[in-house]
Amino acid sequence: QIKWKNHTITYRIDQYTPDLTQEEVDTSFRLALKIWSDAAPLKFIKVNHDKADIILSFAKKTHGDFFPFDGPKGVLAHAFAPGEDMGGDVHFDEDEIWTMGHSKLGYNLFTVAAHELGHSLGLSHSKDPSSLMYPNYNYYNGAQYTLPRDDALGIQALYG
Ligand SMILES: CC(C)C[C@H](C(=O)NO)C(=O)N[C@@H](CC(N)=O)C(=O)NCc1cccc(N)c1
Ligand SMILES: [Ca+2]
Ligand SMILES: [Zn+2]
Ligand SMILES: [Zn+2]
Repeated sequence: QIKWKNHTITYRIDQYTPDLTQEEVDTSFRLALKIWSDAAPLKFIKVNHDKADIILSFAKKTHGDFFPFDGPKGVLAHAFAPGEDMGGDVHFDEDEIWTMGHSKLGYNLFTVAAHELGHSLGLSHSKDPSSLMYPNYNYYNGAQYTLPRDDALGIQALYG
C-alpha cells in the first residue's frame, strides 16, 4: 500500500488563488486536513519555506506535470499518491471559480481539497456515492462536515 511512513506530515502552500483571500485558502486547507486527522492518527504541520511532503498550489492548463488542466469545469484538481518529490502534491485548476460557501457558480475549495487530500494520503476513488472519495463533486459545508463511513474505513485501513 502506498502511504506515508511517518504519521506527521508537512504541507506547504506555494500558490494562492485570486478568487479567495489567503486567510480563506489557509482555513479551507486546515479544515480539509482536520477531516482526515480526526479520523486517523495523523498530524499535519504547515511549513512556509522548508521541504514539505504535500505541496498545494493553483495552476492553469500546462503546469509542469503530465496532466495539464482543461479550463473551466471538467477536471477540478488532481493529487499525487504519497511519495518523494511530487508525491502527495495537490494542484487545483485555477480556471475554476473557487468559493468558500455554497455558490451555484463555483466550486467549494474545502470540499475539493478534502477529496484531493484523500488521494495525497493514499486513497483512490470509491464506488460509494455518499463517500468523499466518490469521483464526482458534491458540495459539503466544512463547518459541519463529518467524514462518511466509507472514507473513515479507508483511512483507518491505511493509518489506523
Ligand atoms: C480523473 C481525475 C483527474 C478527475 C479529478 C479527480 O478526481 N481528482 O481527484 C477531478 O477533478 N474530478 C472531478 C470530477 C467532476 N468534475 O465532477 C471532481 O469533482 N473531483 C473533486 C471532488 C470533490 C469533492 C468531492 C468529490 N467526490 C470529488
Ligand atoms: Ca477544469
Ligand atoms: Zn498538476
Ligand atoms: Zn479524485
